[in-house]
Amino acid sequence: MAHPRACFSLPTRPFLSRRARCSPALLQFARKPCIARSRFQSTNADVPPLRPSNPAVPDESSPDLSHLDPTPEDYSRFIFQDKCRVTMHAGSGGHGCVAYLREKYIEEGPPCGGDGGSGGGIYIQTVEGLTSLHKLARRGIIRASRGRNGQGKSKGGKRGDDILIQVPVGTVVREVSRYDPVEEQWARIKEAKESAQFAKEEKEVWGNPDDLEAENEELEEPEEPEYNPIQHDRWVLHPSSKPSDFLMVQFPKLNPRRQNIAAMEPKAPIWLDLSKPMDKPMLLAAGGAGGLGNPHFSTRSMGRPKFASRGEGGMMLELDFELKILADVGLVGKPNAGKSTLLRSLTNSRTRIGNWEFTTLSPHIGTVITDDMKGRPLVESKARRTHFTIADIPGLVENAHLDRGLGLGFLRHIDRAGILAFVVDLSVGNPVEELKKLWHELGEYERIRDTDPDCGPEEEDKIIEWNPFTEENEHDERPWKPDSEEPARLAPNASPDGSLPPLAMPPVHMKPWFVVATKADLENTQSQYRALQEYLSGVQNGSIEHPSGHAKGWKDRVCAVPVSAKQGEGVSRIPKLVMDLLE
Ligand SMILES: Nc1nc2c(ncn2[C@@H]2O[C@H](COP(=O)(O)OP(=O)(O)OP(=O)(O)O)[C@@H](O)[C@H]2O)c(=O)[nH]1
Ligand SMILES: [Mg+2]
Repeated sequence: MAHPRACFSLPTRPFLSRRARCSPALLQFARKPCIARSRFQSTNADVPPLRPSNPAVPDESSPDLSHLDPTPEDYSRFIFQDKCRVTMHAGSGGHGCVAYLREKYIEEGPPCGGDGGSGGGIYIQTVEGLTSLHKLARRGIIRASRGRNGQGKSKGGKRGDDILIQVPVGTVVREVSRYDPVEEQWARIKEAKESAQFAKEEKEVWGNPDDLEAENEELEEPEEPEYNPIQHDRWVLHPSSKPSDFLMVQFPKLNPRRQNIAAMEPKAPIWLDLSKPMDKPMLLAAGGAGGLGNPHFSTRSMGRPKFASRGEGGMMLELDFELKILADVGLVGKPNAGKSTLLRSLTNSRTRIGNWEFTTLSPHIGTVITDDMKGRPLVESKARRTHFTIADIPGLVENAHLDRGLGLGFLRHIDRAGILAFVVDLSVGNPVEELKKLWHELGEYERIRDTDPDCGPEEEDKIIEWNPFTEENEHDERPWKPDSEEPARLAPNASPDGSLPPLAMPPVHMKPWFVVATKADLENTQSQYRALQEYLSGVQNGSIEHPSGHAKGWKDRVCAVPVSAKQGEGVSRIPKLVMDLLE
């Protein structure tokens, strides 16, 4: 069937630069179907691309627009996840070695046990091009490898391998709980000191004054027990040694140790807003320090120690990952408005298209490439961007803010788009009313979101200040349990079941927005478009109230773009418009 002609002229100005348009090599390259750019090349020919009236006679010159009107079965699944919780274990340090030099004519050589290697750390990096957290979510538990033990002849153990986690730009990382063995040991030491101090004070008040002097002396120089019980969790003993060998051994005082790079760890509890691409990975948790070999404990009285220290345990972190920025542009519209078709016409996305409501049930993200892969921009703009992302979000129905339709879940996705592109169908009803209804839903959602006391910015500040081991938290009533099965400490912002408060988002009405008036190829749509244009110029000059109802709502460059996404007409204006708004 022949497609109806556009009932009014649509802008078909190609957005390729003049030089790029004239280069035959580039045109040929641009025709390759693997990148979104090819779409623009094919849909922005100077002649409006209309499909041949007689499909039996293939027209070589007209572009192939079959991808814009596919059968409902012609789509590929887009796996999307915007939230996940992952447990991470930094690697433990390897143990120090107990060894002695053995050479010809040296019967009892000096100690030569090597140090253990430090455990692998966990790093994070934002990467452009990633749009979903599903790969990370699939991993569930991530473990960096352990450092290898030291060996004889002073050979140090190999470092554990680090783990690099790559996340999309716009990810927020929040800590749910942590277990840091080094910190726990320090807490134990501190507790022991405090109880000694307390005992001293108690004796001063209640004790026998005759004994006080002797006791004071005792407390000033806390006497180590003569025969130390061997702390097997701290020491590695020579395999051939017997317990009796250690009866007279004074084990040195060994404080818990960290690797030097641990200073680069973010402050606890972790709260990172990774809104920019990162050149270098950032350390989340350093691995445990390796144990010390027996030469470290050699003294004048004990030249050949039969023990070495164990490596420190690695930190455990339970982190919550959430996408705060879903895409640069979010397509907001009623079901069946033509959002997915628009996404297909702008990008290489293979999202599902069907002539029924709720064809799209989860967000689909497409990338529009705006350079020629050689750093030359195809879209002239001040924003130094080579691409931007568009999210096709499931359709918005009336009373969506009351959890109708697909509910609040996808309103949350709209909240996470930088720019809102309202997709209104010119062929049904009044587009101005449709736009107002969409804004009404967003406004109601924003109101509900902002009255939720849990997502206020004060909550965020409170969390950032928290440090589990500062003086302020001394009165924490949770006692340390050395052998507890669940020793992890919950971050104070997490509720007992481990859930975190929703992220604080910027106001929706302050986001830049524009309208895509779609299905402009259908009959009697011109008058609807004119009414929409009139309404928007009224909003822009302030004579008409902002559709969100907020006087300070964004209205700097409000405009409507008429398109026929199905025929790929008029869509070329959108990249330029978005790039201008991204500035
Ligand atoms: N004539 C015409 N039809 C269009 C145009 N854009 C989309 N359609 C048709 O409108 C119907 C719905 O298109 P979709 O892209 O699936 O709409 P949607 O907004 O993604 O729908 P949901 O996923 O259900 O929210 C399909 O039959 C499309 O072929 C257009 O520009 N012109
Ligand atoms: Mg859709």
